[in-house]
Amino acid sequence: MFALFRARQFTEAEGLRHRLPTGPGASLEQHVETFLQGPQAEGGPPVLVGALPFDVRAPAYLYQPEEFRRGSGWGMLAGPIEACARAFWAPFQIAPEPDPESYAAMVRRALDMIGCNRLTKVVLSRSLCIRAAVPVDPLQVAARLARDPDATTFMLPLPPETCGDGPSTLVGATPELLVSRRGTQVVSHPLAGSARRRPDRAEDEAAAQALLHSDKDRREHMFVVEAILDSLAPHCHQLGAPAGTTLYSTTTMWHLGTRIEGVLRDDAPSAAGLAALLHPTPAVGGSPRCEALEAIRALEPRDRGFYAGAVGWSDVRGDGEWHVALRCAEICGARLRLQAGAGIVAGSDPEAEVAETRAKFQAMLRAIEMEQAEDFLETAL
Ligand SMILES: C=C(O[C@@H]1C=C(C(=O)O)C=C[C@H]1O)C(=O)O
Repeated sequence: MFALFRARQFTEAEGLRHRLPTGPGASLEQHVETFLQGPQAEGGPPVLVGALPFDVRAPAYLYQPEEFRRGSGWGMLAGPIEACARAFWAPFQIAPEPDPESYAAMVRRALDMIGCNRLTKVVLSRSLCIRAAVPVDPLQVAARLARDPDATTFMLPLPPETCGDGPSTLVGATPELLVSRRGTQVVSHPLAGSARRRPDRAEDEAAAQALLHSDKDRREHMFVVEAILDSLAPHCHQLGAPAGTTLYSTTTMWHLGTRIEGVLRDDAPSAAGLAALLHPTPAVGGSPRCEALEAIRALEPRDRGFYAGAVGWSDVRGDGEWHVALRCAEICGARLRLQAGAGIVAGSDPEAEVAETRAKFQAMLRAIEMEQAEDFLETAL
């Protein structure tokens, strides 16, 4: 099952008719177009759903489903949402990977690279590996994540080769829109610069205002906005950010966000082409792109897989929508891997980046009822 859900609007797909063969020799946009206009796609919905991995050299996982529908309401989450009152699973093992001290050391190494002018921004991530007492149902997790109206909940199967122990699913609730295309209208809503939400209202407001006026966070944010404007400009008649940079909140985080809107030229790429063009933005990679990706490969202990990639759909008309795969977990039976990252620029504080990544785990931890482990999180994660 594939599902995107936000504020009582859903996009869902069932079944797998054909997996898109991707490979060298053509761009993702060409692969998508050739497939959707070719004989193989006939008889099924004219759309591909799936995910792009963080590492653009790794294969995308896109497929034509048996059924595709969009509509209002809870969609396939309706049943699980009603059932949410019942008891959940008890977790029994949780381990950070790398541990917080090693993550802080990674951040210090990134700051050294920034100090030598090898790069200006890099996003470093870490994981939490959880082993639950019983297999975790991704649909139940999605239903709990969907309570946040300011994030897009997503759930999709990962390629069969992802997990040796059986099927695995990527589930999350992302606040960040990589790109959407409807006819000639294009929208991207990048976020960068973050602060944890606080239970006390005055403290929460103070955290938001501090973020809005933080020089470090504004610099971190502008790398992303400029990269997206530069990539989209050659394909647009009109392009701008009418509301400028504003605060954006989810249930657990504040962010700086800029909604970018444009009108595409007639020969502009399709939604899949635009996603491939923009990804990875400096919100998840860094700046300059090549140097940042090299630093991520050198510093992070393991491949990101589909975390910080893109999740979405593209249709035969070129319309579609792609979200940055954040605040998510890869679920395989009773095992979960949560991943979260933070942007490092000159002036970043390693301990603050540990705390920011810890805060970004909260949405998923709440969805699997692990927020009661908060004391443990403060000391060990
Ligand atoms: C990398 C993540 O988030 C990204 C990084 C942000 C930041 O550095 O402030 C903010 C939002 C996202 O673009 C994540 O949630 O894992």
